[in-house]
Amino acid sequence: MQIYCEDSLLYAREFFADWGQLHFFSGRTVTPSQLKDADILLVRSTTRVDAEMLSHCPNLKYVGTATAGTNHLDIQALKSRGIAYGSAAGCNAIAVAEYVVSALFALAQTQGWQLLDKQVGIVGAGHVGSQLHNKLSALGIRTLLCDPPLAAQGDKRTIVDMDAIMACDIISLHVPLVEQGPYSTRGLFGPQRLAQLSDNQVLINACRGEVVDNQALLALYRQGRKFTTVLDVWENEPDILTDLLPYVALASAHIAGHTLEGKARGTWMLYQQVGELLSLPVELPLEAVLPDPELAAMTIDEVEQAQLAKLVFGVYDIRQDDQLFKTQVSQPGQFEYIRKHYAIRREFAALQVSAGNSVLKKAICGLGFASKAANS
Ligand SMILES: NC(=O)C1=CN([C@@H]2O[C@H](COP(=O)(O)OP(=O)(O)OC[C@H]3O[C@@H](n4cnc5c(N)ncnc54)[C@H](O)[C@@H]3O)[C@@H](O)[C@H]2O)C=CC1
Ligand SMILES: O=C(O)C(=O)[C@H](O)COP(=O)(O)O
Repeated sequence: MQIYCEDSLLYAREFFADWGQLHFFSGRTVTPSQLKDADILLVRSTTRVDAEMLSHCPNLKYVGTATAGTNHLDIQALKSRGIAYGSAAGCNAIAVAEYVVSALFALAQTQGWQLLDKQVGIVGAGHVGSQLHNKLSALGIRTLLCDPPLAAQGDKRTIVDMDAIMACDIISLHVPLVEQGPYSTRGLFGPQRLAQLSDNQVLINACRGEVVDNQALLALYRQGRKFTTVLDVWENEPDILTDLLPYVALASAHIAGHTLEGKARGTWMLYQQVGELLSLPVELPLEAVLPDPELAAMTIDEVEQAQLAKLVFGVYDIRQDDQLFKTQVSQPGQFEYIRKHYAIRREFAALQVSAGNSVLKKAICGLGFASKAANS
């Protein structure tokens, strides 16, 4: 079996090498003719799988993306060719939620906030939005969820509309890129909605760049608007609007989902899918490939913002990503380079925390850290 795999799939060899001959390619530069022998095609978000590409691959039985987003796959074309396909829904939801948590603690320090005074509006209450809601709720931070498609499907949670979201102190976007239809998200934050943001509001985009109109954002900043933005994703990646950089409080190279666990889980989910499709033995558990974390255990004795910030930054400090991005990304090729050479980042669960009492323990575990037994 010929398995063609984008070179950014973490642990592809460990999961797939026993099942066939593995061939690696580079996502942005791959040409359809390179994939002509593929039985199985495994990608991440940087490989576009469209009708033209599929027309060169007569043997294809399965296309899988080890990512949550699927907007780089032409689902119609896959269906009409009768090719099975799959994604890794939820694989990196913890990673993105922790990216946002780190952003909030970083902004709280620079802007002198108490996070408990803030209300966070979460747009998109799927895997990422729900993780974020759970983590913030564990700390007592108020959140609102907006997800009209889920509301229409009868989701039992309280779902608000965009007007309520626009009144929140912090707005965090976690929707897929949807091009058309009643729930289209392209330009969800276009010139009008962006202009409604007041100078003390925060907009976070860690979903897809095209959900926020970057030119409109730049125009508002150039007019002197002072609202805060955190951008992990950009329109037209990798050729992004670098003029925006000086105005963005925290900026990064589409790495919100790039924890070791998130990437490994994505590949492992495709391993499960291919195994099931082709009745192959699925024997390797995810834990078998993950290295032990090198993080020391930490202790906390109070639910106090500065102590919590130390824990969060001990695992992931978004300010380091921001600094690297802003100093390097304007040079040619650096957006992709930063992504490809991203440092190893673990999830909060990799850090064992000793908490002073049961209330604290609940908050810490709710945020995602592992709890260290008092006598160990
Ligand atoms: N920056 C990064 O590294 C990452 C980005 N992403 C992006 O984040 C998106 C969300 O990820 P998940 O939560 O895992 O996906 P998901 O599919 O579990 O959740 C998305 C939610 O958005 C809702 N939604 C769709 N249209 C909406 C609209 N117009 N208004 C409000 N809600 C709407 C859906 O009903 C769904 O509940 C992905 O599609 C992907 O594009 C995901 C992971 C990593
Ligand atoms: O899962 C998604 O959707 C993402 O955006 C990924 O975290 C980023 O995927 P790659 O660009 O690294 O394939």
